[in-house]
Amino acid sequence: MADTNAQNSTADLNLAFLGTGSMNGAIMRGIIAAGHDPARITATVRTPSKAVALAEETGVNALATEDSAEANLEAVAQADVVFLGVKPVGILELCREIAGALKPTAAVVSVAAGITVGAMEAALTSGQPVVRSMPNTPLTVGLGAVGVAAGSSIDEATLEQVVALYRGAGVVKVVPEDKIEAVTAVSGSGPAYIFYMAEAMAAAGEKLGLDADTARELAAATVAGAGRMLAEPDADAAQLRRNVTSPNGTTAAALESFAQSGLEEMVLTAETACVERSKELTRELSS
Ligand SMILES: NC(=O)C1=CN([C@@H]2O[C@H](COP(=O)(O)OP(=O)(O)OC[C@H]3O[C@@H](n4cnc5c(N)ncnc54)[C@H](O)[C@@H]3O)[C@@H](O)[C@H]2O)C=CC1
Ligand SMILES: O=C(O)[C@@H]1CCC=N1
Repeated sequence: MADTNAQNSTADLNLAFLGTGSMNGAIMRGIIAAGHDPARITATVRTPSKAVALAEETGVNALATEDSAEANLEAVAQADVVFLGVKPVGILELCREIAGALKPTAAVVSVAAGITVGAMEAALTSGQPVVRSMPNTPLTVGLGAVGVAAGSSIDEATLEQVVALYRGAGVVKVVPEDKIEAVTAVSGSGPAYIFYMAEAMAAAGEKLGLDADTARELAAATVAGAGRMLAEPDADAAQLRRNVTSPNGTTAAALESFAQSGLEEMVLTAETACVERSKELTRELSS
C-alpha cells in the first residue's frame, strides 16, 4: 500500500513522535515501512528501557522523558511534523510544554479523541499549523484508515504533507472537524470491534467443540483473510458477503440469525455511544 508520491514529497521531513505508545507507535511504524528514513525521526517515551527497545527495533532516535525533562523539547526542535500521541488528558499540557520549542512552520498533529483544533491552537503559539487527526492502529501494517481535519492556520501544502505521510500507510479522508467523531466511531475505534468479533467467533467455536487454539487460529485467519479481500481496490463488502452466501445454505442461516438479533441496530447504537463519549471528552478536556 506504500504510496511512492507520498514518499517523494515527504522524504526530507524531520518527524517527531511524542508519546510513542499503541497509536503513535503504529503511525511511526507504518510511515517507516512506507519508506521514511528512521534517522529523520525522533520519538519520545516515558521510560529509558522503552526508549532503548524502540531505538533498537525501529532505528529512530528515541528519548525518555524520565531521563530528561527536556526530551519532548529536544525532539521537536528540528521537526517539520510533530505527532502528539499521549492520552487526551495530556494533550493540551504537552502543547503548552512544547509551544516555545517548535519551529513556527512545524505542523502539530494530534491523534487524540475529543481534543479540538481550537483547544490545541489556544495552547500553542498563535499561527502554529495544527491538524486534528483520527488514525487507527492498522496503519502499522499499511492498512490504516485516517480522518484528518485542518486547523485554522495551516496552509494547503503543509496539510498535504501530513496527508501524504498518513497515505503511505493507509486510506486518508480530509473531513470538516465536526465529522471527526463519526470517523472515530467507524474507523478510529473500529479495529477493536473487529477484534471483538474475532474473539466472539473463537469463543463460539470452542462451545461448538473445537479446541481453544484451533478456534482462535481459525477465527483470526478468517478475519485477516476477509480484511485483506476488502483492502483490494474496488472491493465491495456486500458483494463479497453474497459470494460466501449460497442460497438456502449455511451462511444464509447464520446471517439471518444476525439480522434477527438486530446486528445493524447494535452497530449503530455502539457507534453512537462512541460519538457521545468523544463529545464528553471534548467537554471534559478542551480548555
Ligand atoms: N489506541 C488506538 O487505537 C487509538 C488511539 N488514539 C489516541 O491516541 C492517543 C494515545 O493512545 P494510545 O496509544 O492508545 O495510548 P498509550 O498509553 O499506548 O500511549 C501513550 C504513550 O504516551 C506516553 N506518554 C505519556 N505522557 C507523555 C509525555 N508527556 N511525553 C512523552 N510520552 C508520554 C506513555 O508512556 C505511553 O507510552 C490517545 O489520545 C487516543 O485518543 C486515536 C486513535 C486510535
Ligand atoms: O478508545 C479511545 O478512546 C481511542 C480513540 C479511538 C480509539 N482508541
